[in-house]
Amino acid sequence: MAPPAQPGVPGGRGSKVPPARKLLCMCSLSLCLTYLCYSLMGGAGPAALRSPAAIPATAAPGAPRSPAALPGTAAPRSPPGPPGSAAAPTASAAPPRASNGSRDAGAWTRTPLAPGEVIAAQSGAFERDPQESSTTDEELSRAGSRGTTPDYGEKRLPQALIIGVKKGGTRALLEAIRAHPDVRAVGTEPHFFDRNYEKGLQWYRDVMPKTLEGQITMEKTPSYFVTNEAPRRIHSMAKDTKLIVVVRNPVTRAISDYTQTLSKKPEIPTFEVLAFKNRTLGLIDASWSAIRIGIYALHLENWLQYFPLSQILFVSGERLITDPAGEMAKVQDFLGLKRIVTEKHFYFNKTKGFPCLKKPEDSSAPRCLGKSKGRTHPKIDPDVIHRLRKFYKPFNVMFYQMTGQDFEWEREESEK
Ligand SMILES: Nc1ncnc2c1ncn2[C@@H]1O[C@H](COP(=O)(O)OS(=O)(=O)O)[C@@H](OP(=O)(O)O)[C@H]1O
Repeated sequence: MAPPAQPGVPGGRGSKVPPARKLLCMCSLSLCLTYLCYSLMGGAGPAALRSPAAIPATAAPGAPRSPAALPGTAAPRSPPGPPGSAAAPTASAAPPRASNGSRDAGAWTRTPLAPGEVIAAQSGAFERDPQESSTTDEELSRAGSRGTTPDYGEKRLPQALIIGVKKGGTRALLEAIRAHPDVRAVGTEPHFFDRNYEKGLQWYRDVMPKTLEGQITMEKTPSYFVTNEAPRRIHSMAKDTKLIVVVRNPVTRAISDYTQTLSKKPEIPTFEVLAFKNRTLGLIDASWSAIRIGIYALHLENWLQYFPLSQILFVSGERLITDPAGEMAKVQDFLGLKRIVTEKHFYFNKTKGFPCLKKPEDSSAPRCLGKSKGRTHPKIDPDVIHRLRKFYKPFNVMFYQMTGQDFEWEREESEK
């Protein structure tokens, strides 16, 4: 399955190299050089801050996209193993944990993490928000049969997934799409394609709610987006799986991520300390997962080797707050659903400071998200914010080129 030609999108069809692709290649090259300089100056070696080209790839021959068509991916790709056999960064590859299951502060803050390893880190003690990602087996078995899901129909594997990004607004999106009568979703995060893959597809199916013919089964696990093996695994489950990524300004996302960690581990160093490898030299520490997750172009490259761009919907986390109905219209169109979730479903809750779903007729329960969403962020040194924005800018530009969408994160900067 070849991806559709996309103007300015790497991987589009055509024998001649389009100008946009050339630009992208040049952009890639300059990013590689920047990376190299960072690595040399930081003295931490290339593993600590790798260029997109140096990130281990998982492309498979016969996968939808030609690796050569992707920016910064000149490196040869390793052939795929049988399903489930790819060399995956595992929990054992992650830095040692303290006996209570958490990393000691020094170890987790400075250890270079590959995307898959980030997941291993995220499953540690500092990621324990029941609503977000600390889904236990027990919770999952309950989740399959509870909630708004009527107990009829069949359990099916999901046809659509919200794959990221962490702190992008994934919960808000899932709850909004669940208001659609033709969607059934599991409330907790199954983490099948990262942590629970060994349990097998039957386990995954059992986690899902029952659906009737024609209803769409969904789940959200934001860590999939940064998991190296996830695209291949999802592709091998069903190559027509629809993928949704909620993206948010990577600087704000990083601060949100840090705020979540801080709420559980108040003793961690400040954001300003963690963000730099060397603050005097202005060297950003991209090995810190809070920063690394926001290099969207890097992670997307991995997905585009398995899925055409047309199968991935990018939702703006910012617009999900300012215009939830507008973003939901796009989501419903993408999923082939009638536009049933509209502005009538939302109201702006002043106390919460966010849009909330209007309560369903048969319930008195408020439908705003819990207090782990919309936490007050600590004040971050404006100079650090400025440096981070500069760091992300080339990656953001590349991401806009790859997706054909401008998320306007740079505009936010110039408006200040
Ligand atoms: N309607 C509504 N209500 C509350 N919060 C909303 C909403 N829409 C988007 N957001 C933003 O979602 C951010 C949390 O993102 P996620 O749900 O993806 O987080 S998580 O990865 O599941 O932990 C969360 O980030 P923080 O504000 O930093 O807490 C919110 O800004």
